Amino acid sequence: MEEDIKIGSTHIELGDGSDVLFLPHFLESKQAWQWMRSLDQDIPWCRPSLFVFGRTCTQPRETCYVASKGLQPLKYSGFEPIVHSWDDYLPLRSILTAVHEALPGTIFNSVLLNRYTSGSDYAGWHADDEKLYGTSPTIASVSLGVEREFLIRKKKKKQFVQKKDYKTPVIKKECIEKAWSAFAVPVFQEKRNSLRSLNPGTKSKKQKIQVSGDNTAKVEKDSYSFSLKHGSLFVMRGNMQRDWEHSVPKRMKLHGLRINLTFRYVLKG
Ligand SMILES: O=C(O)CCC(=O)C(=O)O
Ligand SMILES: [Fe+2]
Repeated sequence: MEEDIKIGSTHIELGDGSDVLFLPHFLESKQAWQWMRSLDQDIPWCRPSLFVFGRTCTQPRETCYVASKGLQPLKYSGFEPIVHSWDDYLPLRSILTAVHEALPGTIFNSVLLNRYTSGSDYAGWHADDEKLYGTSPTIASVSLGVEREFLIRKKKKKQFVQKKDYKTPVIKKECIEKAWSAFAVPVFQEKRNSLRSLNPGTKSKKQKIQVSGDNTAKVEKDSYSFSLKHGSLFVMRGNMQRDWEHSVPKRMKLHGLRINLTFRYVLKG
């Protein structure tokens, strides 16, 4: 693994067994642009019809699914994507190898690709909590192209029962400066109402974090915003899919293509 992929990295413990890891310089930029061009041209992108809350709608981004053979089938919102082969899209193998090297101990056997043609394409609030991923999946997300905002927020209480041993999230010292100055913008409780109905253009304000004597920063935030830049790697781990949800909001004024790859481990069929 190249040592400089760790520069500016951020690790945030969110409490109750959830954490995120962000490596903004995961892929070398020029190489990442080449892979993006190749995927843009070669992948058989489609914009499927979904069945959500009793209505049929078109998925607000293009997609494609690549997975190893013999896995449980992926189905979401009434849609079962065709399973394509790793062998047909060479950059996927190279990126998968880089992800495995950066995250020792992980094994991914599928990747869901998303293509956002402009800021009007988006991903609504959801958790990747389908049964085929097991109870506490690690999901590794590689971003190519135009930088987009990625939001995470804790699910509403009725959606999960918080355990009694919940601890206030603690951020490690070495992550604090980078996290709060550049990437992770905590959104305070009083901002939640506006975040719940995020409209294009809504921004969260940067906030100061109090650093205590033991060099840890204590936060009690339940929403964060990250800027996923070209060549970055964002990892969700532990109970994230059970307790948190995430989204890529619309940004109507934004132009330019973004391709995102989420690597996942699917249980065998
Ligand atoms: O595009 C992204 O960054 C996230 C995509 C996502 O959440 C998903 O594919 O489940
Ligand atoms: Fe997701």
